[in-house]
Amino acid sequence: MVAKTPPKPDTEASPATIEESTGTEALRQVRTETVRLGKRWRRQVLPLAVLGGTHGIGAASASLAGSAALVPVAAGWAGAAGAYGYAHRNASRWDRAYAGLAAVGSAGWQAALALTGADGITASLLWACGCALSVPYWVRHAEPDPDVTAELATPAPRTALPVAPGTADMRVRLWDEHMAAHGKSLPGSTISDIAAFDYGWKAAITLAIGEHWHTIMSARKAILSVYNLPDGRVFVEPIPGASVRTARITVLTSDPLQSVRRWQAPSLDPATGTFPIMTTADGELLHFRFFWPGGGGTHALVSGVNGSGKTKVLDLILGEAVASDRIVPMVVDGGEGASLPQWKDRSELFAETPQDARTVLRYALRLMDRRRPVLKRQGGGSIEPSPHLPLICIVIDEAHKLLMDDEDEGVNNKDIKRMCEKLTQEGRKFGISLVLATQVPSATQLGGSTVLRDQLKGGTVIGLRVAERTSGNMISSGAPMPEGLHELPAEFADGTPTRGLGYVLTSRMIRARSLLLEDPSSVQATETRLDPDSAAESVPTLDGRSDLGNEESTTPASDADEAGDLIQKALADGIASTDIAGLMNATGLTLGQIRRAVKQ
Ligand SMILES: Nc1ncnc2c1ncn2[C@@H]1O[C@H](COP(=O)(O)OP(=O)(O)OP(=O)(O)O)[C@@H](O)[C@H]1O
Repeated sequence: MVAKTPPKPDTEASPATIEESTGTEALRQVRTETVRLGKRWRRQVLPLAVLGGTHGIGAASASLAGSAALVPVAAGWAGAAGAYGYAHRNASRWDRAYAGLAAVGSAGWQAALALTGADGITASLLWACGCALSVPYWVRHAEPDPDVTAELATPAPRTALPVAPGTADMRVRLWDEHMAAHGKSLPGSTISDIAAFDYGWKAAITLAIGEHWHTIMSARKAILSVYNLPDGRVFVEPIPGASVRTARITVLTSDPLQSVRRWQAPSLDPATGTFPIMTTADGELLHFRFFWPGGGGTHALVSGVNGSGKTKVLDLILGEAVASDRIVPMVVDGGEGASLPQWKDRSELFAETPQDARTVLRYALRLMDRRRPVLKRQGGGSIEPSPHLPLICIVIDEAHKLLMDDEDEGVNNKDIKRMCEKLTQEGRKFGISLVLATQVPSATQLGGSTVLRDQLKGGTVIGLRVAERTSGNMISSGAPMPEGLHELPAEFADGTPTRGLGYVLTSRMIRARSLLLEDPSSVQATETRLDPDSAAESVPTLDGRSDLGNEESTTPASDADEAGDLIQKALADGIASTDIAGLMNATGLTLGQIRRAVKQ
């Protein structure tokens, strides 16, 4: 193997060349140092430069004869006037006065030197007076400019992202400087696709690698501050199907939800099973679902404090239901007939008391059984609501009163809870849906039933304003909420109440407000009959008795009869008479009811 020898340089540097290059290097260093010092001390040197210039102009003029002597002075005066003009535009009042004095002084000395010659007493006086006039300037600029040589040699990390060429949009500049810059809330992020709409604008945000769009949620307060907006005007949502590093922000420059939007006419779409119930802050409509085409009925929960507008939301649901040719509404008014009185004569059944509520729920359970053969005939699946086989929609206002026990009052509502659980678990495919209204969207208000909570979350969940932060809030989908329901304001900026304001549990986590159906009696009802199988079940009569319905203490004879019927059916379905738990599940009755019915 032959070892490679490094190639010799073509020419060896001679000592003379080395000396020459060392001298050039020294000169270069002196020049660099002079420039550096000049830059650093330029303010302090300025008065001396002005004095030197004045002296030079005077000397030049004195050395010329005739009219040529006027040329340097004229140029000098023009220079003095220009310097003053510059100072006038860029300086404060006192600095302007000072610059004016210096300009006039310089022009005067130029003329004096031109006339008397630029040496001797006149020149000495120029320098003496000039230095005296410069003292205040030197005092003021005693500090040299900071030495940034080192920083310039190694550039500091960028503090602001460059603005895209040709981007005149202030929103982009603000984002780049105050959100995306190094050390700000979302460093390295970009804003794009800005599009205006009537009440503000939307944009796409792309975060730096390693970030998730949830971090934009936590930066909402900073965004409000950067764009100088009041609270509640920025919403962040993921872009469906796009990377987790991207999100869409909606920025409201005015609040469209402040103005009431009225319900116009029934608009249930049989092809989708939905109708518009709320309008979002960016003008989109959010829908309530009665049923899934091909998937049976869906359940719903509407929650909000007193006065938040939840009964009005129920009015909308009932309005669409009575106007539809494929929905039969039944109402349980937990407000003892005072919450939804307009629907008394326009719904199939209207319960005002807990006892009547039980009767309605039991009737619904029996209808479920009546519809079993229908499903068998159609070969399984689920009932598709139609004018011949309508959806049975049971709306329960103030449901928490009927679902929660009250030990102090000796009220045991477990049977109601069990019947509701059964209806939500099994009613879907039989075309039976339950719409519950509570004050807080939590399992506690559903009688502690996690079954009800889980089943209702599969349908439409509407959360209006609540008074307190709640644990187990059902208005959450895994993504962070823009704000808690307890954080919703009670009033808009103009002082009007925010009734109907809230969120719908959908992929759109943005504030919305329910449409307002002012006069429920104005809704034109469509007569809808139950299917023949369901119609074979006798419709119970509701007597409106107002006892609190503690089932364990009182069970009227008619209820015992009904309980007996239910038990007979369960036994016929193959449940053993000794299987008490099975009987309770199948009938929705309490242990006491079963005992009493069996005794009778
Ligand atoms: N979307 C809305 N837009 C404008 N006003 C509304 C809206 N919803 C409700 N309101 C107004 O708020 C009032 C109270 O609404 P609603 O009766 O539905 O409240 P609530 O939550 O059911 O209270 P409560 O439980 O005390 O009955 C209504 O009379 C109506 O005037």
